[in-house]
Order: sequence, then structure tokens, then C-alpha cells
Amino acid sequence: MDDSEEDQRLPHHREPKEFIPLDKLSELGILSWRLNADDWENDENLKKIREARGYSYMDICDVCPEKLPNYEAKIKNFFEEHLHTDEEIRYCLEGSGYFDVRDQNDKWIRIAVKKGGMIVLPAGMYHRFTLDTDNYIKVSLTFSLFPLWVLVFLTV
Ligand SMILES: CSCCC(=O)/C(O)=C/O
Ligand SMILES: [Fe+2]
Repeated sequence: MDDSEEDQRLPHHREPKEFIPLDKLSELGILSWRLNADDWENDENLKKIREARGYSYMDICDVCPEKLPNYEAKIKNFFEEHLHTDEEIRYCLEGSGYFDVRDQNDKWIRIAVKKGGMIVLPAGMYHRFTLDTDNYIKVSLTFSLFPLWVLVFLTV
């Protein structure tokens, strides 16, 4: 990413643009798949991933003012660098957004996630999330065990 203070929703490409191969993300412990979001409830590939990795629970979240309680506060929190004690498993069902993670030199890497993209950030990895200029994403939040924080996340 660049170092500009411009709107967080902009791409923030370096000049000239630098693209990072997916295997560089794998070196950081990040997993990703491209799946069929149009038929995610019957997608055998998603089922195989969930069974292989023990992903038992999922919730759907529309990140938009009309459906996400305390939208502005949540959008701000998402972009505050943070970590989770569990993996962060997010599957983009509609829309798009950016997950930012730090590389081995502590520089931000911006990961664009679009419909059909599933990403797993390892437990304990510092990251942040922002919508892009299209201002909408619908994600499934997946969990190995049902974390109580999700009740807080989805209800306050
Ligand atoms: C679009 S995923 C919702 C944000 C979230 O759950 C998180 O932890 C971002 O880092
Ligand atoms: Fe997170």
C-alpha cells in the first residue's frame, strides 16, 4: 500500500503499482479460495473446506447502514488494527472490500476481496478491514466454535 492519508476506501496502490502473488500471502499464513457464491449453500467445495477445517458455525452479515446495527461505529472499529484469538474466516457473498495485513517488514499489504473470495487470516494476525468505494459487502463469518463475541458483534 501507499502511505497516503486519502480515504481508506480508495485502493491505495503504490506508484508504480506493486502486486503480490498469493503464495506470498500463504507465507504469512493466509489462506484463500475462489468459490461459487451464487450457490454457496449447495457448494460442495465450500462444504469440503468447512469439513476439513472444522468450521461448524456461520453467520451472514450485510455491511451497510440499513442492516448493520451501529454501522458507523462498526466501520470505524473494523479499520482499527486488531487481532482475534481465533482464525478470521470471511467469505464474500456479494460486494467487495479490503483486508489489510502487515508483511514481514511491518508494511501494509492490501487484499482485495470480491464476490466468491474466501479468506482465512491466522489467529493472532494483526489486520483491519474497510469497504471499498462501492460501499457494500455481504460476508459469511465462519467459526470453528461458536464464539460468544459474535452475539455482541451482530446485536449491539
Ligand atoms: C467484512 S468482515 C466484518 C469485519 C470483521 O469481522 C473483522 O473482524 C474485520 O477485521
Ligand atoms: Fe478482524
